[in-house]
Amino acid sequence: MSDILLSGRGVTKSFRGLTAIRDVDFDIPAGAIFGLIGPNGAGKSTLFNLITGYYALTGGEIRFKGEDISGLPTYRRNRAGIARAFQISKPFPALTVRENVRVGAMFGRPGAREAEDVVDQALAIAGLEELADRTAEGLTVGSLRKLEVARAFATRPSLLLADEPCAGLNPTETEEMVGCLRKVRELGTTVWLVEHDMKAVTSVCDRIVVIDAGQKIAEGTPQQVVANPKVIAAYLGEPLEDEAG
Ligand SMILES: Nc1ncnc2c1ncn2[C@@H]1O[C@H](COP(=O)(O)OP(=O)(O)OP(=O)(O)O)[C@@H](O)[C@H]1O
Repeated sequence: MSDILLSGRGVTKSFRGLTAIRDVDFDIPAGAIFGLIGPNGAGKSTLFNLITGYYALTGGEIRFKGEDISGLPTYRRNRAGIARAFQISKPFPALTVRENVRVGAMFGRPGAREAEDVVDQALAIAGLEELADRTAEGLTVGSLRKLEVARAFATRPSLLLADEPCAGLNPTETEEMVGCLRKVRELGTTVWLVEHDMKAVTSVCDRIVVIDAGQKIAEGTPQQVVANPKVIAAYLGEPLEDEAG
């Protein structure tokens, strides 16, 4: 886990008068599952938007696989191996689950057969095989989340950025999602997730970055982070018992 896949130095983003991300450094090792937590408005989505290139940096630098990607457009970062699973999945409603995943798999991939293998793998890790031939229209929130991760995974990224994959899921679905993210990592994709469900994030992550008001206030193992007084004051509100175990 010592190879650094993604790093940021002095990452800064201002929107007119508001500095949403200020001078943030991070190093995400290849093979890790990292978390990104912080209160509402802390800048988590903005940081992910800077990594994917949806927003341009105001200052600092982002490197991926050793290369400075700060100036690259989103599609080039995508082709380099950065995928994002959004909180609100917007599948093609009239297409089946399999066809939606295939759209991800065909991205930049010349061979249809190779793409189909990836589709099968993505459906399996997300536990969507039984729903593969159903249209995406009318899927439950839990299944839509899985579809979003499967679609992103099917692009065969080196890094998957996941936006609140457990939001709105019941405990069983949350456990399934945690299992799905672990499988994504086992298959060689590094994961960085924003998540408010502390039980999920502490159970799945190797390390967690904490931001508040645009600044990094802590980073460490789940146990270190939940015991950190700054994190308790800014975000958790009270010490978590049993959550990091
Ligand atoms: N396009 C934009 N223009 C102006 N301000 C923005 C823009 N995007 C984000 N912001 C501001 O930047 C700050 C950080 O917002 P961001 O959405 O990144 O926080 P967050 O940590 O993802 O919050 P949440 O947990 O609620 O999703 C907020 O004050 C927000 O209003």
